[in-house]
Amino acid sequence: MAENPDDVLHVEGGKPLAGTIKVRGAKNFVSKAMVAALLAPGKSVLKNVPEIRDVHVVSDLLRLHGVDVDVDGEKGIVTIDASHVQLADVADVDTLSGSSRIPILFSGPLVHRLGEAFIPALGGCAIGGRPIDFHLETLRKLGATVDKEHKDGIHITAPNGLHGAKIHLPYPSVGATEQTLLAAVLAEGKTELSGAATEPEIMDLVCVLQKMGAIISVDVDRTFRIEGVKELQGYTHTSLTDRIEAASWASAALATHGDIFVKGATQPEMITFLNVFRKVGGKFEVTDKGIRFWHPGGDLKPVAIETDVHPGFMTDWQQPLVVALTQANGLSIVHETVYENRFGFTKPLVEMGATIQLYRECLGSLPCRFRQRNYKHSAVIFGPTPLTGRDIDVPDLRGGFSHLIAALAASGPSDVHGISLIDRGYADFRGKLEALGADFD
Ligand SMILES: CC(=O)N[C@H]1[C@@H](OP(=O)(O)OP(=O)(O)OC[C@H]2O[C@@H](n3ccc(=O)[nH]c3=O)[C@H](O)[C@@H]2O)O[C@H](CO)[C@@H](O)[C@@H]1O
Ligand SMILES: C=C(OP(=O)(O)O)C(=O)O
Repeated sequence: MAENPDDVLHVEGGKPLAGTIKVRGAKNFVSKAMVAALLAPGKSVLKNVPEIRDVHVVSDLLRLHGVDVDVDGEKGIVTIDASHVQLADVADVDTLSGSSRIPILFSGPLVHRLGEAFIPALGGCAIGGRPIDFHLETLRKLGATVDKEHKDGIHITAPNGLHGAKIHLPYPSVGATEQTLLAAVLAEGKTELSGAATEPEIMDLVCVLQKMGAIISVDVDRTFRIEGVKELQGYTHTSLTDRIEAASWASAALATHGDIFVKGATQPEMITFLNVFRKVGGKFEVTDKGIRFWHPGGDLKPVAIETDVHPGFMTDWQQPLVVALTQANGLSIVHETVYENRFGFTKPLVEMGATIQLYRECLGSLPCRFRQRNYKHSAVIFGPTPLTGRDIDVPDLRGGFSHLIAALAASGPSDVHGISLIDRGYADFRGKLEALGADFD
């Protein structure tokens, strides 16, 4: 098939990115808050919504289920009226769902509203196997019947309704934690969820659910306690800022010797990133309106980091930062402990001149789940190495943004193919690149 010319960005690298950009709400929260609206037969209003593809995918999925959704992209306001909900045509859902992992979170709300749900084909970034066993086990524990043999896909029903249960997650999965919260808030009785994830985006979802009438508490040991209520109402909520997008632009500032003020960026959700940014030699200044990130000149310093669940260093921060680490003076180590296959994006970086070696061993303070499982999940980066522009194919969302940063930092031209994948999580990145003085077309 012929390539769509809009899907290729021609970049002339070697120019520092400098200027101001605005980052809106978090991709990994907004989509879940939109699903939460399904739980109440009324109107919900979500503000600070970014214009990203995932928002449109979830809007369309809601519409397929008979829900009214109005997206005001300019103002960043999504209004959802879930007074009417119906079962969608599975084939229609399948054509949409393959680009996002959100459809699995429709399960609990649809079972509450309609008594049944189908889990369609799921998308999301190809950075590991991404199984859904915890999700299915959670739904089963809450009383759902999971039929994997149904002709239309995985069919979830709850002949006796959903009821509270004691659930323990073998790993603090973000999605499975959200699955449990969305299913347990209207289940009869109490649910205890231990071993849960507590990412800021999850806590903002808890805020939304609490506004809707849910009773949810969280203990210091990452245990959620949910007391089921009989009904919920719509909400009005302003999303927290996208800390992944903010960190991605911060890494772009470092890699290109630039100076970027990220309006809307907030410190509390970024403390771990900011510590690493400072150790690498980047400068930042937190203000009431956002955070300014810049390269102060001189050498960047190498670091050793391990990705982890919150409050650890986010896996989604890792890929853009690796590009900046190719410019640090010495050996940096990144131990990826969340996904088994998140270093595929380093191959094009090596072809551009970076020195990056991947290892199957756990190069970190503790062995992780991927120890002795044959996954190259540790990276050693030796720098500084000059990067030279080339043709690059975008592999996934963050990997794609990293390639874009590499092209901007490199000397000479690059053609970045498959660029529309980046629209999944980076709102108007072309407009932002323009505002930062990047040379591209
Ligand atoms: C839309 C969204 O919010 N995506 C984020 C979410 O993804 P997502 O919610 O898919 O990520 P999870 O936290 O669930 O996955 C973490 C790990 O748990 C494993 N796992 C997960 C579920 C399951 O049933 N079985 C299982 O083994 C996964 O394979 C992975 O190794 O959290 C990730 C970790 O912060 C982020 O990188 C993603 O950006
Ligand atoms: C992995 C990511 O997203 P998703 O879970 O939607 O694939 C991401 O945002 O980096």
